[in-house]
Amino acid sequence: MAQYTRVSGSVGLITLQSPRVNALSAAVRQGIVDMMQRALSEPEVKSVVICGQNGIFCGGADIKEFGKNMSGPPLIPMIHAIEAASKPVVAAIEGIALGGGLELALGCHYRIAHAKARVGLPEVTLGLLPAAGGSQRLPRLIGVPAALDLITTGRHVTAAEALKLGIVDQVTDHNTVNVAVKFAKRVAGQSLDPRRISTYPCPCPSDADALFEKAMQKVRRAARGAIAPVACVQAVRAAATLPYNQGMEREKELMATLFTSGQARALQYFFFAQRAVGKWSMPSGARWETSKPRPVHKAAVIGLGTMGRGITVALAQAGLSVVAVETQEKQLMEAKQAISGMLERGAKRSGVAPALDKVSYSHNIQPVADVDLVIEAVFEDMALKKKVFQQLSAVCKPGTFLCSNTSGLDIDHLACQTRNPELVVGMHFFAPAHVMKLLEVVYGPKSSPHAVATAMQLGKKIGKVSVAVGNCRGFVGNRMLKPYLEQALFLLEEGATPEFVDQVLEEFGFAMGVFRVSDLSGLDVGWRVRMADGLAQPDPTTGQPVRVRQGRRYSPLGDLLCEQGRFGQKTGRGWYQYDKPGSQVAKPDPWLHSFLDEYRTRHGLVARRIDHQEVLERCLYSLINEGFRILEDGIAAGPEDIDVIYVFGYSWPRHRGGPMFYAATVGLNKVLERLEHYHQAHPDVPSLQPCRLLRKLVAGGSPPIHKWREVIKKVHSQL
Ligand SMILES: CCC[C@H](O)CC(=O)SCCNC(=O)CCNC(=O)[C@H](O)C(C)(C)COP(=O)([O-])OP(=O)([O-])OC[C@H]1O[C@@H](n2cnc3c(N)ncnc32)[C@H](O)[C@@H]1OP(=O)([O-])[O-]
Repeated sequence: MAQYTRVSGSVGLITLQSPRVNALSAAVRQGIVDMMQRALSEPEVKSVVICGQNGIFCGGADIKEFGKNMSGPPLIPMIHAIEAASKPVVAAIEGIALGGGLELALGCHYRIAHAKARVGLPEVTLGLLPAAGGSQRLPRLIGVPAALDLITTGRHVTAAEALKLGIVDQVTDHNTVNVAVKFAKRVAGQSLDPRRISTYPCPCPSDADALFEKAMQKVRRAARGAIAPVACVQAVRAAATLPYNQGMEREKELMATLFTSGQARALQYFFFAQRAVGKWSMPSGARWETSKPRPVHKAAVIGLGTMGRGITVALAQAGLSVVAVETQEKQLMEAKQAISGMLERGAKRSGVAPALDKVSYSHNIQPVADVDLVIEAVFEDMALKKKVFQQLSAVCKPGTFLCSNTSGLDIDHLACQTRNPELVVGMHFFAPAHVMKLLEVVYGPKSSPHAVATAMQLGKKIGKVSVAVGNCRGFVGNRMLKPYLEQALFLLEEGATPEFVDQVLEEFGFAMGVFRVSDLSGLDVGWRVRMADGLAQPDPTTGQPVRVRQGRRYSPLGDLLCEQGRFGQKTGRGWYQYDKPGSQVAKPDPWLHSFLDEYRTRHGLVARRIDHQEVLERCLYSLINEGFRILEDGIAAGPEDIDVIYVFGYSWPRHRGGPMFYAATVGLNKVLERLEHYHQAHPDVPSLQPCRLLRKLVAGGSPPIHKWREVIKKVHSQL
């Protein structure tokens, strides 16, 4: 809807009204069309201001309407009519002008923004392009290079940057609508010809071909296989090379292809999935609306290794006071230097003062006595963590939340060490913790809803996407990773090479294949865990068959590499070879190929030809099957939680929506059928055995993903 009022005698004020972000729904578009007609027909009205209610200009097209039958007036003619109006139209931008919202503003003759407003064309993040003239007007207004940057990344820019780029005409600290009304009065009667952006020539640099070629390479590298960024470059190219009307035709054609693509569906699903994870629930029935977070002003981090340092930086950058504790004096000094450096570099990037004074350092635990929340980030060792939790429980003031950054250990065991187990939750960060967006908030059977709400709220405050998950080995992300890694190793045993497996996964859209990632994160990490679990047996004379553990197929390949000191990039050798330790350029390693040949011969394995399909299906479907088990076990509340974890924490290609969405796209019956096929061929691999929930969903006719929660509820109620 849109409301019309006459203000200051001669200004028609049109206010968009559609909670929460004044998206351009059919009703809002109809309102704008009607109110513009009214403003233009009233002789007393000399100029028009468009604004949005509740301090938000407009969040763009209404994404909830996508895929439904189109109703109401279309956006493009509506914006053209505004641009062609005989009276000046001023956009008063408060809060945000995004996507269609900015396109609407670009159709206006003037734009006034509040200093705290942000503008942008984020359509690419939804698998689309700015198709209400944004791809044609923005390059005409700010030039090709800047428009390419904004349109292909979808990044939001501040009002200050928007002013510098020329997107807005004025920035104000005062009431934006009042300023816009005054401005509108002042420009009433002036010629509008120089203000119609569609009539501008597109300023294009002389080396346009090279510029577009470079932009194309950049977007292809940044999001492998994603089609929207490519279409965005093509649309801007049309702006630079074609007259406006033809450019608009090209924009329309490109949009038509994107709009019906699976990628746009996946990205729009993912947009709502990110919002859905904030509305968390626990099996106890506790929910986000009814569980109040407690304020956290002061926090502590225990253990200043890589993770502890990143967490300290993330907290301090969000304005919290942090007590950073490391018991080894030398490590403490090194950590202090590293944290200060990270804070300084971060501050330089964002043009603010570094939050150095937010962090105080200590080599003992006493100063944490008065903090509101502690995040333990010591070495991944249960005995050590238990000791830390006992100490924290004794030292901290009553009510302090005690959190562990464990990546998979049992939260309940830690809670049992404390006087108040209800205050204990997991906060599983991903490395580097000040950069990676994901946070798994892990609740144990005793964790209180307040503790979960507080950790979720803190996650939001420090800029993370937080997902509440139940307590089990590896939680959601690492638990699902296990069968994926396992399949990759089995494929090597059966004849594949690391290069081939990685190539298939990278073609699917992962930035790096499984073996390149292992080399990057260090093979020794998993090796130590397997040793602690009694899985990696360096001595094969223990009587246990080398390729069997606990009655299941096991591949010792990773352990054998570690025994040779091949820990990945840091040692210059792993699944690949590197020029020197620390180098990042992975090269195929002839040593590894002959090692694999010898290994197969030793174990009577005959290498066979493995194709793309098998690599993808075995790696991905075993991971997806574990995802269904996680849903069945109630560890994740819905498929959205898993998908958000995988996209933000494990670089699952976003344009494929996440593993559970991908399964729905492929077809659950196909996933089930292929898992059955592979399980028949490998009966000693339990992770290939299709789980109950998957069978149930297929038996129920493979309902769409938004209906899975109903089936999950039924499965739980039958247990
Ligand atoms: C021809 C067409 C061409 C055109 O170029 C295409 C487009 O414009 S494509 C569009 C280009 N625009 C974009 O890509 C902008 C997408 N939006 C955003 O990036 C953020 O929502 C925003 C920054 C605006 C606010 O962040 P925040 O303050 O953290 O708040 P929040 O995120 O929690 O959202 C609050 C509620 O609003 C909902 N909702 C939001 N936007 C839309 C929408 N467009 N539609 C419908 N609903 C929308 C959201 O789901 C949530 O609902 P609920 O039921 O309460 O969960």
